[in-house]
Amino acid sequence: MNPSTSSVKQRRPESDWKLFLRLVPYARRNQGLLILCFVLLIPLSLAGAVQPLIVGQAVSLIRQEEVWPLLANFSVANGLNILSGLLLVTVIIRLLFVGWQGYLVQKVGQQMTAEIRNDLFDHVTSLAVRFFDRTPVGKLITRLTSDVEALGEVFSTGAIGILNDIFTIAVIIVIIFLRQWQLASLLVLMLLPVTAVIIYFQQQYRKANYKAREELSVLNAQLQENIVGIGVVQLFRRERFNSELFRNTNNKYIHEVDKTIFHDSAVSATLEWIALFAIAVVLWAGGVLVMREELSFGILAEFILFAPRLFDPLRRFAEKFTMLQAGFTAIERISDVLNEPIEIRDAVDSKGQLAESSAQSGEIRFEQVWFAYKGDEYVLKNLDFTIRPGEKVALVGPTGAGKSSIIRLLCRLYEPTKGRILVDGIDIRDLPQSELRRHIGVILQDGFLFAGDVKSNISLGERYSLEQIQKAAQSTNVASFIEDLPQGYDTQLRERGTNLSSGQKQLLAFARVAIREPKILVLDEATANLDVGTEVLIQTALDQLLEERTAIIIAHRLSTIRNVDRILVLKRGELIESGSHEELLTQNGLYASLYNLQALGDVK
Ligand SMILES: Nc1ncnc2c1ncn2[C@@H]1O[C@H](COP(=O)(O)OP(=O)(O)OP(=O)(O)O)[C@@H](O)[C@H]1O
Repeated sequence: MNPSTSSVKQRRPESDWKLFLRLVPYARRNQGLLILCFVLLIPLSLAGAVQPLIVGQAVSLIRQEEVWPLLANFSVANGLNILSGLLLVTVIIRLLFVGWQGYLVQKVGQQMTAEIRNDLFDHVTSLAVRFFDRTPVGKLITRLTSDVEALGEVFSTGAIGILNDIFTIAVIIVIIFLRQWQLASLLVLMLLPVTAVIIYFQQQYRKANYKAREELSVLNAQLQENIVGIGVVQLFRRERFNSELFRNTNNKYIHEVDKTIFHDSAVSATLEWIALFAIAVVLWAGGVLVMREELSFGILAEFILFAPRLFDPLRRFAEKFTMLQAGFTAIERISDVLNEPIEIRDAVDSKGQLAESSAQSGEIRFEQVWFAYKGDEYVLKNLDFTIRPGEKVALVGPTGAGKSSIIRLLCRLYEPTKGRILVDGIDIRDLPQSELRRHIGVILQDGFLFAGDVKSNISLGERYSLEQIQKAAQSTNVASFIEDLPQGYDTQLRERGTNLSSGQKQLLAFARVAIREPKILVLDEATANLDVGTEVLIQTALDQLLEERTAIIIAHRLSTIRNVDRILVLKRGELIESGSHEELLTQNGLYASLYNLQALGDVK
């Protein structure tokens, strides 16, 4: 079985009622409009329900049967005129109110959907990186788009319509019982098995729909993976293989969708004939009563009109019910995301405050830090070191030794499993995340760029003037590169910056960090993508930038870190050597052998 579906099955403890309550806050925010929608239901349903009564009165009038006292004093012709007028009034009321109410319902629905979408976005962007490690992007996108859309549909076309139908059914039931209880009982008795059938099919529909949505997520995840990795897909000629995989998932999806269609159609089919059947039953039973002179023709006519009016809302109700079920599936899936705890939160009393920039020192201390991405597979073991203010420290070690993990912990993208990390003597868990990240500037090997222009990719939503941006670019020696772009600082960059080379992206990342003037700088293979000429240029700028700042540098090319104050050597998550370049060379340990190997390679 697909692991995603099995995990979903375990996670279905939330009852429909609880799911429904999730929507209450959104409904509350749109209270006014919602109440108006409900109020409009009253004239709508009443106008619909009295129409058969009016027609019944007309029949009674013609057949000289008992009529409303109101009509008793009029001639047949005048009585018919009054009844036609009344019928016209009900028709006009319905016409006017159906349009108005329909508009309002759509409006409220869209507003609530938009609010849910916003909340989901905020929540998703606050989740810890750990969540994204285990959640494919395509799945999240499905939830943020088509699930929210399905929910929107419930609001805009379904939910209030269902209330309308229930209300209409209730009004009709009351009226028919007041008119003739035997025929009324007969109709209501017929409602019961039909309702049972609907409930059965809708439950089946719900299950099928949940699975279909899961398959859609898998489909989207696959699609997203293939689009993002299109380069690798084509280079390794995986098109056919991946198409096959995609086709399989697509088939599974269609198979599940087929099931939903079957259950949906089953409900419609059941209800299709039931209204006609109800008329037949009323005619038969009513005919018997009329012959026994226990029922007037007028009332029989009313019941013949009431029968479809009772079952039609039920049919509409059932049709919407499938949509409502789809909506419940959507809320369930949206709640899954909204219930995902925000693992890394600011402490409630984030009293910790780093000193203002002039006074802060930029000291970093790891105290017996252990860390595992999952379970107890520790990738960092008992790290215990202090980086003094202004010190430049390099992290060195074989691939997978845990260098980047140290950075992720320092920036609090993950939290240590054991031990603690202090910046300027304050546990980073006690610092507001925004403050921590303002003090640490990170330059990664693969800088991510957002769709927008160069300026906004440097300022990243903060209010820096163009002068400040230009100054930051100059200070990191990247100004000339930016000015060479077609529109300079206004050049539009595409999502993920695919119109820039990796090296160019990295150059922008330097300006992005420099403008923030962080006290601590982290460079993770930051110059790896640059050509030698550019690297020298950047290195000079970097030396300036690093002055008076604490720095952690990760570099595989050991020649680039020879001048740092201290080198920490890691092996399988453990700190095994520490000292200056010369000291480590004389120790003749892992560093020395790595360095000598590289030197050998360079000589070649
Ligand atoms: N998101 C993750 N989930 C699970 N394990 C991870 C994750 N990221 C890294 N690891 C594991 O943690 C270990 C350390 O990874 P890390 O990226 O810190 O190494 P590194 O020293 O920076 O390597 P490199 O020099 O290749 O960049 C590796 O064994 C890796 O498999």
